[in-house]
Amino acid sequence: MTAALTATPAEQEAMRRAIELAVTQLGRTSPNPVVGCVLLDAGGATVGEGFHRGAGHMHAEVEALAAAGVRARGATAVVTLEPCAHTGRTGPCAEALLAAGVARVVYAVPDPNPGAAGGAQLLREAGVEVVPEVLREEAERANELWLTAIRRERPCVTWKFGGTLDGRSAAPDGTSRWITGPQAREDAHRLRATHDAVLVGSGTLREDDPHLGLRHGITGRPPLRVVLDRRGGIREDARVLDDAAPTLVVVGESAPRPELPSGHEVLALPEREGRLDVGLLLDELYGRGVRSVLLEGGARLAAEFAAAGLLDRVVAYVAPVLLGATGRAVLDGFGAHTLTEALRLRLDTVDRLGDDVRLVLRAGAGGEGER
Ligand SMILES: Nc1nc(O)c(N)c(N[C@@H]2O[C@H](COP(=O)(O)O)[C@@H](O)[C@H]2O)n1
Repeated sequence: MTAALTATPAEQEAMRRAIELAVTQLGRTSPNPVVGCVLLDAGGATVGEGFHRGAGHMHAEVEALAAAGVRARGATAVVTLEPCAHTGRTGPCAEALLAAGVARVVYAVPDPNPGAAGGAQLLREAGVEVVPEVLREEAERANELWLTAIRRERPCVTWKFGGTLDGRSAAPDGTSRWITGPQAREDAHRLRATHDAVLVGSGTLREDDPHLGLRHGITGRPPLRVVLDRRGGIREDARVLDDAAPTLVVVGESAPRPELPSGHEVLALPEREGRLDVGLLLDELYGRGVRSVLLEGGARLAAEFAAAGLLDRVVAYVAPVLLGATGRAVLDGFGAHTLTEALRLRLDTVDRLGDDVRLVLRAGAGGEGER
């Protein structure tokens, strides 16, 4: 009995492949997760593979079943997320696996979406062997943005910055091009492509006139561009108002509503003590299907999310450069008075990119399944 609850080496290998398939779709599936599935026959050979391509498309299991055809009978399904039990935009995967005659199901992460969970139970009750939590940590990592969003019921927020070794993002005259090298800058574009929305504050909008689209030959679904423009002063010729992607311009309730070219939208939010409420903004974005937000500037915007306890991850590109105390701080407006008030992060990965170092860190209380 216990042996049936342990994945075989072939199933573990298949799970690695399923994770690989899932991550090819990062940034393309929201509001849905990335999911991969591999079907193995009794001898451990792959008879079908599938991955989820986005809301309204087949779930990974159904795509793998379609690829396997009659070879799915008696097979083992290896899937990165618990098969769903619900009828949403498509039918329940657990039922599809049963109908195809799958004998065993190995999955990595229980589905935290209460509306869709329950597939494992349904399969067990129908006599299918079910092996849960195989390579769960790796699969959690692949789906981290979506899992964090579903567990916290708001988009997962990542703060990305490039800075000097002494925590500066620009010299006092505003010059900042370039602190980090080309590899780090290209990597930051890849990071952007995996998020549903990119967000900048009014200072960055005014000073940098950012475009926030995908460059460096990086393809995919361009993220929604979100700019905080509390006073409604966005310029008509701002680069974010081109047609590369939609832009949401967020103004204060009492501000004039700017006229925008078609394809873009104004959202008015209440203000509190002269600031837009970033918690309300996240609720609004979640309601629109946004599951991940990348904070791209500036220092005060990041501080606001940090102070509100709304930072989930930090991706820091640190250059071997010193600007000293006159440089502009990467974080401005959030300050601990004593060490116990410091925001402590957990280091996840460290990678060298040319002469720079990329640090990926996690913040916030660990929820179920989080490392
Ligand atoms: N097991 C599984 N495989 C997939 O490929 C999936 N996309 C999901 N998604 C789960 O179902 C919900 C979305 O379903 P619909 O788009 O309504 O059909 C999603 O929230 C996950 O819980 N699961």
